This record gives sequence, structure tokens and C-alpha cells, in this order.
Amino acid sequence: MENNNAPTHAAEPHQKIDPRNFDDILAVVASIKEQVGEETACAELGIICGSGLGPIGDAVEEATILPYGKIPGFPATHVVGHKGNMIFGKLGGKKVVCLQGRFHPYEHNMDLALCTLPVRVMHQLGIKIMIVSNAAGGINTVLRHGDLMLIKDHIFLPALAGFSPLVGCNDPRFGARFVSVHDAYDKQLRQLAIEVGRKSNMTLYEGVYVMSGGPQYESPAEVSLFKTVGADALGMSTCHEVTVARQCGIKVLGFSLITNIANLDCDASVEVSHEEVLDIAEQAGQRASLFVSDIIKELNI
Ligand SMILES: O=P(O)(O)O[C@@H]1C[C@H](O)[C@@H](CO)O1
Ligand code: HPA
Repeated sequence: MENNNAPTHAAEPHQKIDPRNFDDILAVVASIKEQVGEETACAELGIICGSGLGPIGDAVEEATILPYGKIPGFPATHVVGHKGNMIFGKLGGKKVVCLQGRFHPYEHNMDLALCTLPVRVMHQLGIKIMIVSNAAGGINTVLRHGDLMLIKDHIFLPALAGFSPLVGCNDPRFGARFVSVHDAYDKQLRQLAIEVGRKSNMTLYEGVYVMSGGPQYESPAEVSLFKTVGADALGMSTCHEVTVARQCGIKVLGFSLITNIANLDCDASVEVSHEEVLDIAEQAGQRASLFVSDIIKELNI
């Protein structure tokens, strides 16, 4: 999709931004360019680090860091493990913009347009490919703590109940009103990830990610429901970002880092906690981040 919308004015730091307003997005982009410089701000690859892939942000070379607090319209991130920085620089020879921290719908009253503002901003910064990651509970019994699952498709549960970032009037400059997500997770990018995984002895599962609204973890009966409908791992993010990326033509590669095993038995005393999620994410995140960096080196953008 062509991206030739030249921003006219920069938003003021505390200006109110409407994430559904295309001109407001351009004003946010102009503010970012004003702060870090036009050349630095332009990127070909966007990365959203979920819990676990934060080390990727730390590996960015020639990094320029812009805290979310300085970006008009960006709310604060409240979830531990999400630093709240937009990082510009180079990774694997590519110009990247990396989001160390995401906006979860449960933090922002299910305002999915607000939570996907960074994706629309990254699109205007020029990205063609987006890599997304999340921490997730494993449903498929082959999955173990610390495993990496390549996302091949998703079940965007909130959207099925009307909570989609695309709800509301649509400015055609964002993309089509009706968006096809049959190929949300790009097949060629998935094949590349599998090849790189083979070369680096990284066990990589391919599966379906289901997003629930959160922030409560799922009951055993809910896990059982998700298993029945074909989900392999479950979490509380990602699908809204991927949906908006597809609307504006960005190709997506997605990973779930399995931080816990979702419990199907209400008589078993298995308690999941965000501390456990962060603990496993920290243990496995470094290796997962190195693997994703290896994929980036091989990307043809
Ligand atoms: O941003 P992600 O999806 O990695 O964060 C996961 C989902 C919840 O926000 C939280 C639960 O522990 O971690
Ligand atoms: N459920 C929802 N979100 C999660 C989980 C989970 O089991 N693990 C990490 N994020």
C-alpha cells in the first residue's frame, strides 16, 4: 500500500489525540520526526516486544530511545515487564522501530483503536513488516514452559464480540472498511522462521493463538472451550495489532513465548500468576530474542 501522506504539523506533547482520526496520526508522526529527526524515524521493520522479547529492544544498534511519555497520544504502560519506549536503530542490517511495551485493551477500557495507535504510527514511519510477540499459556499438550510458538492463525475473541479496532467510521486512508485476515500471519515469513529455526536448532511449534480480553486468567472451563475450538496457546494481546497491520498492508510474523501451561482441571490446584509469566519470560526471552534477530538478518525487505 502506498504511504505518501505527508504530515503537515506536529502534535504538541500534551495535545489530545483521537486514534481514529487519520490527521491526528499524521500529527503524532510529525512530532516523532521532529524529536528524533526524519532520517532516524524512518523504518522498514516494526517490532512489538511482548513480555519476554524485551531483550530485542536492548539489542538495537545505534539506538535512539523515545519514551512513550514524549509521544502525543501514547498512554502510559502499566504492565510490569513493558518498559514504554519506542526505539529507533538497526537490527540485522535493517532499519527498525521497536516498541518495548504494548497497550493491552484491559488497561484502556477495551479502547482497541487507542491500543493500536502505535501500529498506525509505525505504518506512517514506513514499516512494511511487523514482528509481534507475546507471552502465552500453552493449551496444546506438546507445548512446554519456555517454548516458542510461531503463530499461524488467531482467534480474536474480543472482536467476535464487537471489540475490534476497526469498529466505528473508517477513513479510507487507513485501508479497507472490510479487511480479510485469511493470511494474517504471512506464509513466506513463517517459512523463513522455520528454516532459520532448523539451522539454529530452535524447536519451533506452529499453532493458533487465542486472545481473550483479560486481565483475569482463564478458568479451566474456558481453557477447555478454547482447546475445543482449535487454539494452541492463549493470551491477552496481539490480535488487535495484527488486524490493524493487515488493514494497512503490513506483513506480520508473530510468536508466542509459552510462559505457563493453561490448566484444564478445576480440581487441580494450579495457579498462574504474572510473576510466573515474567519469570519464565526472562529465562527464555534471551534465547528467543537471539532467534528473532537471526530471522531479521535473513529478511528481504
Ligand atoms: O503483552 P503480552 O501479551 O506478552 O502480556 C501477557 C498477557 C498479559 O498482559 C500478561 C499476563 O501475565 O502477560
Ligand atoms: N492466559 C492469558 N494470558 C497469558 C497467559 C495465560 O495463561 N500466560 C501469559 N499470558
